[in-house]
Amino acid sequence: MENSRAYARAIAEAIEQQLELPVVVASTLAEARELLDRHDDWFLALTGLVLADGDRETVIDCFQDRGLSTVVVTGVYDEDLRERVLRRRVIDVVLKSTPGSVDYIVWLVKRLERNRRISALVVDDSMSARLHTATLLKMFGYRVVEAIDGAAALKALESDATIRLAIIDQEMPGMQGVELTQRLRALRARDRVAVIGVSGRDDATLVARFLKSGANDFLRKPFSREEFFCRVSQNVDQLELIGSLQDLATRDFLTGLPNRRHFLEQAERLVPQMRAAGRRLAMAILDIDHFKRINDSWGHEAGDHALRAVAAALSAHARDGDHVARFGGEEFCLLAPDLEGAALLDYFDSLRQRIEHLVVHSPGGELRMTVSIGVRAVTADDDLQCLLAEADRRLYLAKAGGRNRVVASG
Ligand SMILES: Nc1nc2c(ncn2[C@@H]2O[C@H](COP(=O)(O)OP(=O)(O)OP(=O)(O)O)[C@@H](O)[C@H]2O)c(=O)[nH]1
Repeated sequence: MENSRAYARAIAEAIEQQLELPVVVASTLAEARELLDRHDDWFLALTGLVLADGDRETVIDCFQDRGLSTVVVTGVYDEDLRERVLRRRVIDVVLKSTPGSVDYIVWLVKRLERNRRISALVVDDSMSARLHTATLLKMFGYRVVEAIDGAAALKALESDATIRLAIIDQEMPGMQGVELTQRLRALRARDRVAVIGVSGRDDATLVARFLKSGANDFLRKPFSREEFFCRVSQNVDQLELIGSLQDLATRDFLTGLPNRRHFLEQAERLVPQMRAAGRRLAMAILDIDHFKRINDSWGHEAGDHALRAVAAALSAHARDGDHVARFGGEEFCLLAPDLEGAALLDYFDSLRQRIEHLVVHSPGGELRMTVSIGVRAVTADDDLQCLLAEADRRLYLAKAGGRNRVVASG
């Protein structure tokens, strides 16, 4: 809600384009109320304070009475006003004239939207401190899990994979915050959970002890809401950045499947483990037939659609414990444990049929394709290179034998 249509448009466009979230603009309080009454699934209100039909308090009430998260965007810098507004459970006050204010707002909206899928663990034996931190985190959109001591915190972490952030108080009976941080790190590495240590004690060594034990950051109590939000957001941003870098390094960009390098790293570990445990392991290499023709007659974009469709079929076919990857070009890989004899042939032939029946809707029309699959089931002396070479040799036999077939022996 904003009376300057130009500024409102700039924010709305930036959010819609960069975050793909729908934005509705109101320029008066009356319009905003009508919109709010029309749906009840609003996620966030961004509002100015100067409107033709309402004063500041009424503007804020309009959103807060409906329990809607609110960010104030104001043209006036006034420290007193800022303090008063922040006391009203407003998430943030952004000054329009600050350079980059639109970028900041887009970042803030993105952060708040993503927070809804992140759980934060609050560990503190003091109920009031726990409640305070939990309330702040909920205000920023996080799901919150509370633990009254270290043991309860470790239990929560073991059972809840959505926990990506832990706020840990130092002064707790039994296990103190630093020790809990060490034990937490044995369960979850730094790229999985961000830890922020908290303490009200004036202990010069504590910050270093927390950080050396694996904490990402430290906050001294009492902290302001703004400092808390900045620290928490920075740490969660970093975690997500590490996640996207890991994705870039391990995933194939076009299909989203693990890439060749990641697949080989996993296989390098898995093959000897399975052999030592006496379990069967099948390596399959799958290649789309005459893919060059698909590209040549339907266009490169249609070829990309086909690659994505095969990747999706492969993922859907894979069982728990199977590993799939795009090996490169139009070639895919599947490592499947515990298959032999007729069950093995059935498994790969049904994958072949699944792809044969795919209809890919591309800009040039509907296209179909087939695949050839070479399979090697592990024998006692096969190492990874052997498995791959044998699967590849059988793929060649499948191609030479007429394509659209599985070759698992010979
Ligand atoms: N669209 C698209 N094409 C790709 C991609 N990666 C590789 N290709 C193409 O895949 C084709 C592979 O062709 P070939 O290796 O000659 O084999 P083929 O036509 O599939 O024939 P056979 O394997 O003998 O059945 C080449 O034309 C590459 O340009 C990609 O990411 N997207």
